[in-house]
Amino acid sequence: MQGMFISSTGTEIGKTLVTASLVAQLRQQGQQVTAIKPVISGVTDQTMAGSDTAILADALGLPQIAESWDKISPFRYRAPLAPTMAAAAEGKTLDYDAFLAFCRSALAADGFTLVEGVGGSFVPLVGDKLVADWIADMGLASILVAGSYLGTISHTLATLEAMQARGLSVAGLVVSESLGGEDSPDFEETVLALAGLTGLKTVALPRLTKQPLWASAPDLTSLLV
Ligand SMILES: Nc1ncnc2c1ncn2[C@@H]1O[C@H](COP(=O)(O)OP(=O)(O)OP(=O)(O)O)[C@@H](O)[C@H]1O
Ligand SMILES: C[C@H](N)[C@H](N)CCCCCC(=O)O
Ligand SMILES: [Mg+2]
Repeated sequence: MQGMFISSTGTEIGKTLVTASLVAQLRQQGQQVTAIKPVISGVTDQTMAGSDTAILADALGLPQIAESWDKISPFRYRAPLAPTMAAAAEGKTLDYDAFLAFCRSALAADGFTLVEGVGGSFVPLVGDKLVADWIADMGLASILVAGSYLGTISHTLATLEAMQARGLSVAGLVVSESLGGEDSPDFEETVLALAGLTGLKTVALPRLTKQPLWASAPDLTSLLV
């Protein structure tokens, strides 16, 4: 059972791009790889195109059909909210035992399993269960994905400190270049500052433009060792 959790300092930062890029790079290295994003919000079966699930299916070379999406993201909610709120909007709650059983079965598969979180590391899943509790229950180390926007330094240090205070292992940091205006901080300077302040093995993921983005990312697999 080899796996890595992909978490972040918040939502829309770059977890899916990092996860899909790692899938592609591990496949290129001849490795067997599975990727799951077990819980996703903001989707319906009619709006899966372009969703995290669809992007991971694409990187895995799976067809865009419900069978593939169920393998990657069996717990899906319509409202683009934290799972607690998105599930409640449908009169549901996430069945955490079933959720964990699904994740563990994916981890038991041969090869390397990448698990994408939802939003940042302290998003509530059900009741008082947070993504951080999920990571602990999975017994996985994490790659932390941070943005490069003004404010990311505090968000990253706070997320890292809170994860480590819970005994969660953070194997590395990816700084994914955020969209920004002319007053955005310098990307390279931000990467250097975050690497120095966190002490983590750090990879810079510059702003990519060529689709599919996950096919043109720099090597991220150095963070898996
Ligand atoms: N370095 C980058 N280059 C180009 N686009 C990027 C980069 N980083 C993030 N993006 C884009 O920003 C958007 C958000 O990224 P992504 O979907 O990976 O975030 P996320 O952390 O997975 O969000 P969520 O919490 O919803 O799962 C996507 O459209 C993604 O392609
Ligand atoms: C819909 C969005 N893209 C994510 N899937 C859910 C993010 C929940 C964030 C909750 C929060 O931290 O306030
Ligand atoms: Mg995502």
